[in-house]
Formats: sequence, structure tokens, C-alpha cells
Amino acid sequence: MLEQSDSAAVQPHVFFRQATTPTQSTVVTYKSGGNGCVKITGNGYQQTFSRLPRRTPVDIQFENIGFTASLGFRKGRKKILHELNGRFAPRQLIAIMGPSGAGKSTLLDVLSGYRITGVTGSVILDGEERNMDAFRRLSCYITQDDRLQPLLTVRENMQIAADLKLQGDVSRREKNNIIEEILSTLRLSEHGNTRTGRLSGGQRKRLSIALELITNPLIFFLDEPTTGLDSSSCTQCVSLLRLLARQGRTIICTIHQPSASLFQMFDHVYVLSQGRCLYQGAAGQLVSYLAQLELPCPKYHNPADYVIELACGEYGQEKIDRMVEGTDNGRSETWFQLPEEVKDIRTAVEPMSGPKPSKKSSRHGLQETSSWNQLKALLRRGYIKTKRDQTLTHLRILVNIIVAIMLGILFLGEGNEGSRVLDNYNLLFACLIHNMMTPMMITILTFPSEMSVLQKEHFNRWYSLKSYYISITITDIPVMVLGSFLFTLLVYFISGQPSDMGRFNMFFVISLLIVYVAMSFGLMIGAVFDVVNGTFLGPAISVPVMMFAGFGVNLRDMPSYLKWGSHISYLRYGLEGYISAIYGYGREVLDCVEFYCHYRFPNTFLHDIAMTGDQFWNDVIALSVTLLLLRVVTYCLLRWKLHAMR
Ligand SMILES: Nc1ncnc2c1ncn2[C@@H]1O[C@H](COP(=O)(O)OP(=O)(O)OP(=O)(O)O)[C@@H](O)[C@H]1O
Repeated sequence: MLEQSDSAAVQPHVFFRQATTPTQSTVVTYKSGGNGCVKITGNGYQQTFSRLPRRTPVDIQFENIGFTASLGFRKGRKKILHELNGRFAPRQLIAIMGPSGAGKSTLLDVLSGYRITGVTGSVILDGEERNMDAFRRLSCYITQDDRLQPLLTVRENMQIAADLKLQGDVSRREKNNIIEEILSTLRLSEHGNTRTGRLSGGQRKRLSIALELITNPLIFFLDEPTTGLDSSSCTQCVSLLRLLARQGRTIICTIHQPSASLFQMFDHVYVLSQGRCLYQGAAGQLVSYLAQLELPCPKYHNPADYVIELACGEYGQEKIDRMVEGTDNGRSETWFQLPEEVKDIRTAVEPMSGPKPSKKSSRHGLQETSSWNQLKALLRRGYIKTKRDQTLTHLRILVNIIVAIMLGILFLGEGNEGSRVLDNYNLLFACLIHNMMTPMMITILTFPSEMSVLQKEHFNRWYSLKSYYISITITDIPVMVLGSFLFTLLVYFISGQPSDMGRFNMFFVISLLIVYVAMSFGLMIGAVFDVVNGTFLGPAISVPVMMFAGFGVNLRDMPSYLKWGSHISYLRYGLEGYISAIYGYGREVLDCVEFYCHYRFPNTFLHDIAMTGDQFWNDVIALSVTLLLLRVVTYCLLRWKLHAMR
């Protein structure tokens, strides 16, 4: 049983009541009973929240944390964090402060385990070296840019997160209860049906916290949670974080330069400059610390502003060095002001009430639920997104219809005409280019933003990469089939290709395979490169792929030392497949409106373009193998990228 009446905690009511003045004093009471229920009262307000951490709070210490970034090939390395030390006690709201470029985000990344390359030193939990997998089960990381799914509503986002993160034996009703409780506590219930993309900055931040609260992590890392928010939303956000801390969680966030009222809401601050620690201790002790170092904070000056001015070097480098020495680069605990119960963590902590986390999750690796469960939830999310996506779905289908009609009209009724065979050949190549460029470019343009969401959700253990990858592979199929079918249907019949179901099906299969291969190619580029580089690379790589298709220079005339190109160009198999569908397999003699038609007999044309017209199945196999290879390579690249980003 924990009861805490905290007169210093004047703000938490502000979160629930918009924009009261910072100086307004309201006593807020937190109660934790045997049933795990918290009541927060203030100005007549009452709120219950039964989702308390089910784990023992942890004491985080870090020793000699260093981080050196590689600046690139032959550009050397840069030391960013200089052997930092510190201790973050449980049930505290902790701010990592400092001027821009001081290393706040880097320190947060290192402590959360988000960054592992180039890191030295150790993080110790309750006196023992951190086990990263166990630590990731306890903690979550909320990035500065919230990385949410803009097309899903708040409630849909919560439901998918609950399906992904809560074990399979939790009933739908129970999940809904958890969701509603979190939403109402975070004042998001009334926005439950609003699409996330339309939420305000403060609401998005609260949704990010709500999504992570589903698994009730013990430690929250937040990168600049107040950036971009107005002062009232900042206060609401920090009040919420303070409330979560009071419930037994450790909340660590970076913050730029808090206002005086915001600053006093933090329990503990850690001030950084040039990757070194200038101060760590209670927010209320900062002024005394500065006075002791003979750097007194001027009267009526916000201590947070003053310490940032010092950290920026506005009063000279010597002052910075003096402060680093004063705190022994974070080793000193002189200015700590911990509640009695956490002074000695070993005797202080008693397990919170509520069920212990099940051991089931360990069976699924780092994730809470089975791969099948993850796949089902991700497919549901993919379906909702596909249904609502203007670019990936609506525009794509529209483009297929418009381009097919335009091409069809341009080459109207030429498919059966012996005198227009070369024109028809151009049409087939144009279809090929359309089927390659549209899906490839759309994927290159859209996947990088999806990548950042994947990075955050994967790090926070929502799902495994395998489940994610299978889900996007499946989700793409319906739109792709519909788009290709409409395109094939329109272009095939308007341009007067043979009225033969078999040939139509062959044409459709090749179109479909080309679209899927091109989309996989785009995915591979989007997984590795950002939008700018991807938009350059995609078309640039496509040029040789087109060259080797056998269209301009036929396969017979291609120099022997360049023949290999035609074997790896998937467009070559696409073009050969189209030709087989239209002119191969014993196509009858073509119509001829003129006196002489050179290509009246399709075999003459096949001979001239150095194709046999009977390679359809080989082309299907070659395209399928290319597709499989691209998908496997992309999966490996994604895995590498997720690791390399850390
Ligand atoms: N991977 C990297 N390669 C090169 N330099 C890096 C890398 N990561 C961080 N830095 C540099 O380290 C310094 C600290 O960066 P960091 O993002 O941690 O600062 P910050 O205190 O969070 O700043 P801000 O408040 O502006 O976000 C900056 O000078 C940044 O350029």
C-alpha cells in the first residue's frame, strides 16, 4: 500500500483540466490500493486508473557511458558522449537537459538500448549488468516524431496494438476494457474515432504514450515529448508523465529548455553539455548546487534558463569545466533528493499488486504474442490502410485505368493487323514500362515513411520482422491483382489483341508478375535508401534493365560480352512473355488491310526480333525466381538496416 500526499505536485490536475495557471496550488493525492486502483483528486476531479506496472520498479545506474560516431569512410570518428555516469531512481520523472547538440538524444538512445553501435560503458539495473532482452521487455521508447499510423483512428490504433501486444488468452472484452481505461485516463476517448493523422501534436503524443501503456512498461524513454507543443499542452504532457511516474514507473525524457513552471514538475534533472554531465540531482537543488560552485543563479531568473546558458558556454568554458568537476561527471549523488522508500532500492521495493507477466512471451522471442497472432493483427491493419490510402490504392487503380485507356486508344485495334505489328510491339513495351515504373516508384516514395514506423514498433517489441514482412507481402496482393486486371482488360481489348481467353490469361499473368517484381524492387530500394536517393536510384537502375530487355537491340544482335545483362533483366522475360502471349504458340495469319504486310505471318516477326514465341512458361519461372530472390534479399536488407540503424 502506498499513499503519497505531495504538495509539490501542484500540476497533475492540469492534465485533466485545461490550462490552469502554473502557480495555482492544488493538492493531489495518489493512492495505490490492493486492487491496484489509483485515485487522483484535485479541484473535485476524480480519475481511476487500474493499470499499474506489474513488476518491481528498477534502479538504473550507468557508468562511463561513451559514444563515438563514425563520420564515414576516411572521415574519422567523433566522440559525442564522454564517460558519463548517473543514476535514475524509480518512481521519478527525470529530464535530460542541455543545449542543442549536447548529446541528450544520444544519451537517451544509449540508455534505452536504441543505440548500440559505438557505445562503451555499462548500464546497471538494481546492481546487476543490464541484460538487453530483459530490459527491452521492461521498457519502451517514444520517438520525437510520433511515428503513428495516420490512416487509422485512435481506437483502431489501440485495438491493433492490443492485439499485437497482449497475449492471446486476453479476451476481446478485456482488451476493450484496457483500451477504454487508457483512453479515458489520457483524455483521448472523445477522439477515439478520429484518424490519427488529424490529431493535434499534444493528442498524438498522448496516443503514443497510450499505445505503449497497453503492455504497461516500467520504464519510459521519451525523446523531446514537449517539442512542438504550446505551453498548455506541454504542461498536460509533463503532468501525465509525472502521474505515470508516481504509479511506479521510471520516466526519462529529454527536454530542450523548460519554462520555470515545467522545470519544477520534474523530480530529477540531468544536465549535459558537450557530452559531459554538468549537474544531476533534484530539480529543486539546482540553485543550491550552482551557489555552491560560486555560480549563483541571478534573482528572478529561471534556473533552467540559467543552467542552459552556462551549458552553452555563454559564461565561458571554465564554468562548464567547473560544473563537470562539481558533479564528477555524474558520479556525485550529493544533490539527490529521493523519497525514503527508494534510497535503498533493495529494501524499498515491494512488488506491485496484479498478475505477474506470463512466461508465455518468452516462447515468442521478444514479442508478447505468437507470430500467427501478429500476422493476423498486421493483416487487419494493412487491410484498413489499403482501404483508406489515397495514393497506394485509389490513385494506383485510377492510374491503371487511365493509362490503359490512353494506350488502348493510341493503338486502337492494332493487335490483329499485319501492317501494324511493329506498332503493336511498341505497345507491348509501353505496357511493360507502365507495369514496371508505377508500382516501383510508388513503393520507393511511400516505404521510407513506413520504415520509420517499423523501426519504432519493432524496437518496442510489437511484432517480429518476419510477421511484418509476410503481412506486407500479402497486403499488396489484392490491389496489385485488381490494378493489373483492369489495366490488362482495358488495354488488351481496346487495342484489339486476339480474342482468345488463353492469350488474355497469359498476358495478365505476365503483367501481374512484372508488377510484383517491380514492387519488390522498389521495396528493396525503399528499405535501404531515403526518398531522395531512392527516387534517383530507381529510374537510374531501370535504364539498363530496359536496355537489356531486347527491345531496341534484339537478343541476337546483343554483343556476347553483354549477353549476361539480358539474363538478369526481368523486363526481358516480361517482353518475351508478352510476345509469346500475342504472337507465339501458332498464332494464325494476321489481317492485312494493305496490299503487302511484311509481318502477316507472325513467325516472320518472331524471327526478326530473335524470339521463338514458345518461352512463356520459362518466362514465368524466371520472373517467379526473380520475385522470390528479390523478396528474400529485401528481407535480409531490412534485417540488416534495422540493426545498422542502432
Ligand atoms: N551518428 C552520428 N554521426 C555523427 N554525429 C552525430 C551522430 N549522432 C549524433 N551526432 C552529433 O552528436 C551531437 C549530439 O547529438 P544529439 O542529437 O544527441 O544532440 P541533442 O542534445 O539531442 O540536440 P537537439 O536538442 O538539438 O536534438 C550533435 O553534434 C550531433 O551532430
